[in-house]
Amino acid sequence: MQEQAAADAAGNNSPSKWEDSSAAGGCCLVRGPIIVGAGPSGLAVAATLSQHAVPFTVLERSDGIADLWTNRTYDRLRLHLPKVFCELPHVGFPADFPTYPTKHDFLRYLRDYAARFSVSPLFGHTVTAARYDAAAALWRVTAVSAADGDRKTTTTEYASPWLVVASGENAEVVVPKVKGRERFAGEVLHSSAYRSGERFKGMRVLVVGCGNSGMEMCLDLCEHGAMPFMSVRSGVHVLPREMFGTSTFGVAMKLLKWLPIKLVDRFLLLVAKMVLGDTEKHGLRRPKLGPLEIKNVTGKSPVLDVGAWSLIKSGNIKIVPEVESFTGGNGVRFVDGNEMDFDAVIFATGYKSNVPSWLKDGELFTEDGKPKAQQPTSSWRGPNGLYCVGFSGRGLLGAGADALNAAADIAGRWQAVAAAAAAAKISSV
Ligand SMILES: Cc1cc2nc3c(=O)[nH]c(=O)nc-3n(C[C@H](O)[C@H](O)[C@H](O)COP(=O)(O)OP(=O)(O)OC[C@H]3O[C@@H](n4cnc5c(N)ncnc54)[C@H](O)[C@@H]3O)c2cc1C
Ligand SMILES: NC(=O)C1=CN([C@@H]2O[C@H](COP(=O)(O)OP(=O)(O)OC[C@H]3O[C@@H](n4cnc5c(N)ncnc54)[C@H](OP(=O)(O)O)[C@@H]3O)[C@@H](O)[C@H]2O)C=CC1
Ligand SMILES: O=C(O)C(=O)Cc1c[nH]c2ccccc12
Repeated sequence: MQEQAAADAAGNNSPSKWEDSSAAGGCCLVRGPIIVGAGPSGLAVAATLSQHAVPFTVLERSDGIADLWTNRTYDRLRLHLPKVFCELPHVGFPADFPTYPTKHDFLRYLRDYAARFSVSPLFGHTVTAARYDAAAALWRVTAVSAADGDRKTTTTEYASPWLVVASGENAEVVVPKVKGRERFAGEVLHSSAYRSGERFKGMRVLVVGCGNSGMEMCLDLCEHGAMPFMSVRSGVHVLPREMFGTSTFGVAMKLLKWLPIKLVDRFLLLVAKMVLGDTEKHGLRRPKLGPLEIKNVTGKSPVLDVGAWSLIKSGNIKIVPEVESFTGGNGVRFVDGNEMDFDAVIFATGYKSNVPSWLKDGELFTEDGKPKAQQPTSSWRGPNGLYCVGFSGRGLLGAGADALNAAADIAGRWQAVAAAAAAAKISSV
C-alpha cells in the first residue's frame, strides 16, 4: 500500500492538487517528502535530498528561513561551539569566518546554503495537524497560511508517504506560571525577545534561569550598565569555552573517542575547577551527573562561559534563589522568603518542541516533544515513513547527521518506487 501511494506521488508534478474545495484550500499530493520547518535541520535534509535528486516540499510557519536565528535571538549571539562542529552537510563555512561565527555569519551561511540547493520553502505555512492515513498509506499534513497582508487564512492538506519533522527542539518558549505575575509593574519578557542590554541601562533586571541564554544576557546587561540578578533553581555545569588553547567541546570530542563519558566528564570538571575555581562557592551548584552525561540523559546543556563567570565572581552579576511570586508593584519574593524590587524580569527559561500539539499520534513523541526511540534504529526514523531531524539533543552536528540518515533512507525508497513505476510503464506499452 505504501508503495502504491509512493508511486502515485512519484508520478505527479509537484505539488499537484488532486482534490480541491476552494473554501478549505484543497489537498495536494506532493512529490517526495513533506518537511516541516526551514531551520538548519530542514535545510540540511532538503539539501541532501536534492543531492539524491529527490524532490521535496518544505512548510515553514515564518516568512523566511531559520526563524529562530533571525527573529528570536539576541544581537551578540555567536555559535558557542567552533565552526567545524556547526557545519551542515556538504558545505563548510567560508574560510574567512571566525572560529566562533556570529549569528549574522551563520545566517549568511544558511541563506547561501538554501540558495545553492534551490530550497524554496512555502513560507507562512504553519502545520497544525499531521496524521498517518493507514488506508491510503499517506501522511496527511494540515497547514494554515495567510497571503501577505491578508487577514483570511487558508487551510490546505498536503499528502505524502514521507513526513520529515524538522520543527526544532526550540519551537516554543517556556515561561513558568509565577504567582502574581499580572501585578508586576515592570516589563516581563522571554529571552527570545531580548536583543541587547542597551535599553536596560541603569535598571535592576532579574534574569530567571542560568543556562547559556541567562548567563550571556547577564553579561550583556552588565556591559550595558544595567544591574543583573540571576535566579538559579537547580544549578548548572559551567565550563570554560576553551582549555589548553583549544575549544573545550573539541577536547571532549577527542577524548570521547578513547575514554568512557564518565571519565571525560571527570577530566572536564577537573580542568574547569582549575580554570574557573569552585562555582558552588558563588551559588552555582553543579548537577550530580557530569556535563556531557547530563546533556545526553536529560538534554540540559552545560554553559560554555564567554565572560559571565568572572562577573559572577566579582559580584557584578548577583545570584539569587528561585522565584516564589510577584508581590505587587516591582516586588519579587524568592523561595528563601527574601523580597527585592526589579525594573524588569527576563525569563531565560528555555524552549520546547511543539510536535505534540500537531502530530496526531501520541505513540511517536513524548509529552515534552521528543521522538520516542524506535528500536532497533535511532531517533531519526519512526514508523510509516516518519523521520525526525534535529531532535537528538546534539546541536547542529546531530541535526546534520540525522539529515544525512533520513535523506539517504528516503532516497532509497524514492528510487525503488521510481524504478518500479518506470518498469510498470514499459510493460504496459
Ligand atoms: C540561542 C541558541 C543558540 C544555539 N547555538 C548553537 C550552537 O552554537 N551550536 C549548536 O550546535 N547548536 C546550537 N543551538 C542548538 C540548535 O542547534 C539550534 O537550535 C538549531 O537552530 C536547531 O535547528 P532546527 O532546524 O532543528 O530548529 P530551528 O532552528 O528551531 O528551526 C525549526 C523551524 O521550524 C519552524 N516551525 C516550527 N514549528 C512549525 C510548524 N508547526 N509549522 C511550520 N514550521 C514550523 C520554525 O519556525 C523554524 O524555522 C542553539 C540553540 C539556541 C536556542
Ligand atoms: N551561544 C550559544 O550557542 C547559545 C546556545 N544556547 C542553547 O540554546 C538552548 C536553550 O538555552 P537556554 O535558553 O539557556 O535554556 P535552557 O533550557 O538551557 O536553560 C533554562 C534555564 O531556565 C531554568 N528554568 C526553567 N524552568 C524554570 C522554572 N519553572 N523556574 C525556574 N527556573 C527555570 C532552568 O533551570 P533548571 O535547570 O532548574 O530547570 C535553566 O537554568 C540550549 O541548548 C543552549 O545551549 C543558548 C544561548 C546561547
Ligand atoms: O548549544 C547546545 O546546547 C547544543 O546543542 C550544542 C551541543 C551539542 N552537544 C553539546 C555538548 C556540550 C555543550 C554543547 C553541546
